[in-house]
Amino acid sequence: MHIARTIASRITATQPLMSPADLRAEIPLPASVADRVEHARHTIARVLRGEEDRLVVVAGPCSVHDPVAALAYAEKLAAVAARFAGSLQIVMRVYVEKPRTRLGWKGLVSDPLLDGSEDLPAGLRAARRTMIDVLGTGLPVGCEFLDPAVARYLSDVVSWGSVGARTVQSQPHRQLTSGLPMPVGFKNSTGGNVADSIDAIVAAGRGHAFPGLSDDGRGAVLRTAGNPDCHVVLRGGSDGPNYDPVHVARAVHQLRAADLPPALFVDASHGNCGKDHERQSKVVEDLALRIADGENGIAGVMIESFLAEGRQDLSPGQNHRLTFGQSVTDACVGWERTEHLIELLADAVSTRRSAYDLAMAG
Ligand SMILES: O=C[C@H](O)[C@H](O)COP(=O)(O)O
Ligand SMILES: C=C(OP(=O)(O)O)C(=O)O
Repeated sequence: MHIARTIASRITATQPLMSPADLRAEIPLPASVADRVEHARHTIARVLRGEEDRLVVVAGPCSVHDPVAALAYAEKLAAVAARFAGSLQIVMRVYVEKPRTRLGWKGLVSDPLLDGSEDLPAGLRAARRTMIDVLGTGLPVGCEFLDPAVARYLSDVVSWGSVGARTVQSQPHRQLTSGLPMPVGFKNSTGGNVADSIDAIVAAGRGHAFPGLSDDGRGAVLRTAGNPDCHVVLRGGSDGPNYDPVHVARAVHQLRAADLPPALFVDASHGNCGKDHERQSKVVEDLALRIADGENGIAGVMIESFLAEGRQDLSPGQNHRLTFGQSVTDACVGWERTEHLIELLADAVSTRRSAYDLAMAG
């Protein structure tokens, strides 16, 4: 009697949820694409260690709200990825969980019908199916890991992960990352602090023991090995952008001082574009010039991009009127602009490679 009153007073309902193993059995990762997941993980890790001169490009919508539009985008991006495979390792952003500053739609996993019905089992199914469909186009998948429990349902299909600016200081996220099987980027915090990401990389690099979910969906102590493939993602902050050469050099110096590989990703969106999608182009153009010039440290670039540029508001009851392929969270660059920016980055890598080859030959 006392127990019921003191424990459950603010939990209004509980609902059964399939286990991670059940979801994997229901929506298995086809053997034909499992190699793709692994191969991209290795490539990204090699780029971060400086063992490959390609550049990683993580491109895609701020969030997936319509799996059909996400797949239409994936088909276009896969063609571009194949075209520039010699210079770029392209990964598609398939972001199915959204961290909110205050309130708002929390992503496909939380609310797949976009109407506040919060059908999480359907959301997990839709997210996993979408990721596997994207893999089927030839692209590896990247996402933000937000809820540690959700990661247990999806991480086997993901090649690159992110811990976001709002959770980089969170111990549960660092512990989660220590057991993830792919390279993970820690964003700088929303205030612009890069030291938080470096603390996170060090913490996630070690093994931990923490409470979590077993494969069969029961409470379990998870013991992890530590993740050696973590890195910083410079995304700008409330103190301004941080993609310029001085901020990059300072972050690389901080990495070296912590005995970490001197390589990071730059996010052209968020604090680096002041959430103005058009300014992402300026950021990428600037990065491309600097990469072509041989600037060290930049291993990857993130672009928030979708079929249609800009963004739109969700409006429950009116969602059938949404513009196809346009973001319902942060504004994105449109498809044509995306293709152009990716081409600039591929050219930059080729220029850098030719200059290096020439220097070696001379
Ligand atoms: O990447 C997306 C957003 O920047 C992030 O989810 C925060 O969004 P909000 O400030 O609109 O809640
Ligand atoms: C939420 C995101 O980024 P950040 O954590 O940098 O705000 C994102 O990349 O979708």
